[in-house]
Amino acid sequence: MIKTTVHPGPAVPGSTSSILEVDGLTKEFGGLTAVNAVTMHVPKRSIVSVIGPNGAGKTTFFNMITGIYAPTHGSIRLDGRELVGLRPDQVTEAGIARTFQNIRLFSSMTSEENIMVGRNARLKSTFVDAVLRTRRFHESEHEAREAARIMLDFVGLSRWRNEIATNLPYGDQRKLEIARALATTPQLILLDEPAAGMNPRETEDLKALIRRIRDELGVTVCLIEHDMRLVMTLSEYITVLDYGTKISEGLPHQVRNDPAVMEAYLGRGAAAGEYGKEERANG
Ligand SMILES: Nc1ncnc2c1ncn2[C@@H]1O[C@H](COP(=O)(O)OP(=O)(O)OP(=O)(O)O)[C@@H](O)[C@H]1O
Repeated sequence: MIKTTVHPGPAVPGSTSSILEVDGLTKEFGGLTAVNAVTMHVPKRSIVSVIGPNGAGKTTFFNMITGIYAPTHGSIRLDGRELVGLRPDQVTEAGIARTFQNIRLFSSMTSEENIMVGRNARLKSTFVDAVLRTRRFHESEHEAREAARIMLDFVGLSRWRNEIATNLPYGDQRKLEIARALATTPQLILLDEPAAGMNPRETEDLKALIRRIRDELGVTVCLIEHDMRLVMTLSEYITVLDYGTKISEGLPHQVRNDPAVMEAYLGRGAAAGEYGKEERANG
């Protein structure tokens, strides 16, 4: 039986207030409780991670925050504003952007066009403007193109601007997705397994990029990640889910040494291997 003791865990040093407050969040699918009364407060301008073995409920948790799934219970507040009940596009408009576990780029579009699509969430022109090619449409398009250029430059992909997105190297496609999410000018970005499939050099690049997103853009970052080395070296605060329940939270060294976390991982096949690697890497 997995122990479910949760220690409160200290706040991230220097943090004053939360950008995201999730309280008692629950999602039931028929008889299965995928996420069970999870509470998590994310300090402004922090980098935090949600980890847990396969099937722990991490993606379902992100799907509720971004309006894809309606929670069965609980509340989600961004800067004090309740988000439950909003559609995904309204959540984006409110200031939360995300990337997905599997790359979701438009394969017939260039890198720049993929980012412009992301930017659409912020555009003021309407469908009618687009059809009639009004001045407002041209201004919006110009603004979207400019935003795309800035974001491509920020993530280091300017050279791929006019290249079909799916022709980019794998690691760059992942960065392009992040650029597209950032083009919606979020306060908080949720990254679902951003390092999945990356080689060690691409993962190091990603780590540097995530730090710059927080340091230079002031955007709070919350990631789901299975790469324990990345999680432990990048996160300021970690929440651990298992079978939908929060089993631990705290600073990286606290979580790493929590017997409940070790038990959750070591009780599972593949994920236990990942956790073991990190343990060995840290002596
Ligand atoms: N739409 C759905 N309908 C029914 N069950 C679902 C649905 N989405 C997820 N689940 C179930 O909810 C549980 C949590 O799944 P979820 O994908 O959130 O886990 P996860 O922690 O993201 O896993 P992984 O690390 O493998 O991506 C699993 O048992 C899954 O089968």
